[in-house]
Amino acid sequence: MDQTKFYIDGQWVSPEFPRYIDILNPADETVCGKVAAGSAADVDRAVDAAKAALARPPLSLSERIALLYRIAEEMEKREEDLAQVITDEIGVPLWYARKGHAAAGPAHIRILCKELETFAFEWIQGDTLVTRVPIGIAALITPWNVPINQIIIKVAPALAAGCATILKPSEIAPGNATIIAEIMEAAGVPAGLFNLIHGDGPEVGTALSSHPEIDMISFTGSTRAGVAVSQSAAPTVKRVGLELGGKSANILLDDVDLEDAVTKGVRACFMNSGQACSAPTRMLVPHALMDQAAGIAARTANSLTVGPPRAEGTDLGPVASAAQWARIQSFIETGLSEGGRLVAGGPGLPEGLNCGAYVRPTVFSHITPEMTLAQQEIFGPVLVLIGYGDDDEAIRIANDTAYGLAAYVQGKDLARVRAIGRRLRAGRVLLNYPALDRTAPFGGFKQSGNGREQGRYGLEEFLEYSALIGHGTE
Ligand SMILES: NC(=O)c1ccc[n+]([C@@H]2O[C@H](COP(=O)([O-])OP(=O)(O)OC[C@H]3O[C@@H](n4cnc5c(N)ncnc54)[C@H](O)[C@@H]3O)[C@@H](O)[C@H]2O)c1
Repeated sequence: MDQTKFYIDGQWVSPEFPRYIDILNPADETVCGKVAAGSAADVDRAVDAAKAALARPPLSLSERIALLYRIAEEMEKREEDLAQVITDEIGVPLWYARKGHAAAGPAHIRILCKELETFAFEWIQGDTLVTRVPIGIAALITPWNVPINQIIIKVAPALAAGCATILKPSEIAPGNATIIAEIMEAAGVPAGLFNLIHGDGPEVGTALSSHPEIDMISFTGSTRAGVAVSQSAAPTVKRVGLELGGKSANILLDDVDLEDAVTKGVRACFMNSGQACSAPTRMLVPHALMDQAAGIAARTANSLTVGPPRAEGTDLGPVASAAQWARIQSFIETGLSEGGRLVAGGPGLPEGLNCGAYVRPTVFSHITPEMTLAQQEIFGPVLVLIGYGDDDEAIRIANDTAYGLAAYVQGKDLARVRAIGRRLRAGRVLLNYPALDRTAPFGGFKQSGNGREQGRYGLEEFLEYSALIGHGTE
């Protein structure tokens, strides 16, 4: 795959100033490719292409729906390529790269197409016509952890709204974005409506967020970078949609089937090697059940196989980079120094592995709410167990971090589970490990962000209201 070019105005073009970033395979620390790093000059080119595209007659709604279906079909044809590159670049086990990563894109697009069939883009209100029009040029900045999912839940609704897009994917996992650009080309996206520029945050990201002719930034990534994006976007008063970090609580009530709830909670926390923004990383258990829950959690963690992502039976591959590995190790050391009780895993490489960014599935019990491990996003396979007294205290602890992305409640008494769920300050509250719902809004409270993605909620992000007052009812 040639990643030395960008896709701008329907053409594969070289960067204005050649500069390249090595792509590292976290499983064996080898260089598995190189990607061009863009600059403000490339952003200007993409903005010009986007402006020209928006100046042409827009696609009708039915043309946009047909285009999205073609994109979904082209994505399905490239699913295996997408899965392979995800495994190389971020170390996700191949089975999960196929099922959890590559298959997500077409699924989101098909849901969006269904929503579009009934979505109201305009209506009469008294003497006024209220319309919902595309916001204009949308820059999309995405992370490496679930990269295909994050790209598609931005690109698809932006195109559905009628926007022109400029995508800057993560420089750590650029390959899937290059394939997605090939998919857009194969699906016949009109020139300039989808543009791809690779590069890093400080250079390309800042050029996008500060650009006066870009109308919106849709950003997914760390809270640190989300704040930087907001600051550099402020002088141009563009809309900024933020999907940021999380530290989601999983409340286990005292009537729960403990074996089942703890096992599922551990597995959910360690999915994608713990690199999921909405992972249930804080397990809240009644004090009286702490020792028992810790035993089950330790047993579950120890039963998981950490190994090469293409090996048969691997549950957890490496984390995405050496930097991420070092960060996680330092959190594990902090947990030990602050007095957390280590019941599984711990520092260093797992037994039998002597290179690669592999982390031992780690569980701390008897963590208290003010400890670092109870407050900060670790973004690796590290679960903490926190004890609580009654339901009110569980809710207080669950709500007591800077984040508010997701929360989970497990219990037999559905009325109690629901009542607790309503009191949790999180954008997604999952009751009794429900099935995946891609039509539900996805986004956070507090420092987890301010946007909503998926289905009709994602589409609304890319629309502006325009009121034609005095329009009349005809
Ligand atoms: N809420 C969500 O929907 C969601 C989903 C996935 C990941 N995340 C979060 O993403 C983070 C992990 O991803 P990451 O390590 O790639 O995050 P990151 O913030 O380091 O990078 C994300 C993207 O932002 C770019 N970037 C970095 N600094 C920038 C700047 N100053 N200006 C503009 N762009 C900049 C990067 O190049 C990358 O494309 C975690 O915190 C995770 O919780 C959130």
